[in-house]
Amino acid sequence: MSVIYNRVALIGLGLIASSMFWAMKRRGLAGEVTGFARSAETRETARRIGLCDRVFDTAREAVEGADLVVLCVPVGVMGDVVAEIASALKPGATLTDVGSVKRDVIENVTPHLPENVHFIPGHPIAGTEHSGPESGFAELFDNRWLLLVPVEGSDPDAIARLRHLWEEIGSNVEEMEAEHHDLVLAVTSHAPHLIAYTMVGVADDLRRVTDSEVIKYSAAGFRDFTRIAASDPTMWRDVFLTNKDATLEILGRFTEELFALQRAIRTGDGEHLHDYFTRTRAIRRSIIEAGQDTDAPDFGRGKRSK
Ligand SMILES: NC(=O)C1=CN([C@@H]2O[C@H](COP(=O)(O)OP(=O)(O)OC[C@H]3O[C@@H](n4cnc5c(N)ncnc54)[C@H](O)[C@@H]3O)[C@@H](O)[C@H]2O)C=CC1
Ligand SMILES: O=C(O)C(=O)Cc1ccc(O)cc1
Repeated sequence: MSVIYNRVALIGLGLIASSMFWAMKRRGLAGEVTGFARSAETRETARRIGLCDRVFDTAREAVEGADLVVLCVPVGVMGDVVAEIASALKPGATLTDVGSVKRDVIENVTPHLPENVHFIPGHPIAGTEHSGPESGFAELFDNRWLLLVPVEGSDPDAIARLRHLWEEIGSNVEEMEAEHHDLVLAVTSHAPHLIAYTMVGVADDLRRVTDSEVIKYSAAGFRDFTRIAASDPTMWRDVFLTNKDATLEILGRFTEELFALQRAIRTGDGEHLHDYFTRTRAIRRSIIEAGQDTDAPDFGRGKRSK
């Protein structure tokens, strides 16, 4: 138990804020945690379940005197929230965020920043399809990546302290440049979410034709898509609108490959299909063999043919 920040303020009390709260409480990492949520209903729920030591009705009150302020709202409103709280921030405080997109957040937050506040953007690569104040749990960030995206001139001591907090929360921390972050996440998270949304939409259209068979006989692959496609609509709308360039770049490449596979199916080019699937299978295996997939079930490891 060691306090890293005397007072932490969480703005936006959903999945990520509530998980951070329970993770910090678990190890006594914050002296006091204050919170603000936009809707009265969320504030009421937070008070009822003991989420935050004190919940305020305005964001400005919540951040007053805070050594660390964490923005846990959808990426599209980060700039507006900072405009509102900027003059209430404590001199020398650290301001961070947990948004899934970094370049747009930096562009929208920076113009409102007071001189004496350290802004250090962040992104936990951990989440679920659930949202809201009751969806969080202390273990969410255990052994997950936390990417810090320091802006030019960030104070090294402030970065080290925030890194220490996330490590004590349970994450593995790495630093990354904003542009690179947005491209990597477009490949690993944003485009896959859009594909899942699309696939479930297609199946839903089909369901009207086949009278619920799609859902009734859905195999594991499709069930995984439905889990991802149940993610929060506001959050994901904002992700796509703010990481537009990188997402469109990846979707362009995806479409090209999809057309090539479509053509191979139409022309009966089994060699193309077999070569493609052999390549993708090797990627999955190399990830597991490098020990990088902590979620992977042990699919007969050791029994696998070479
Ligand atoms: N859900 C996930 O799996 C992950 C989400 N993130 C990022 O974390 C951030 C928060 O996401 P979640 O906690 O999942 O969302 P959530 O939907 O569970 O919570 C967001 C909260 O922000 C509030 N909010 C919305 N607009 C607001 C405004 N203008 N002012 C004040 N509060 C406002 C909402 O009412 C809600 O309480 C997002 O930026 C998201 O991109 C990052 C990693 C994973
Ligand atoms: O639930 C899932 O499959 C996720 O992909 C979670 C997630 C969602 C958004 C992020 O920015 C980071 C992680």
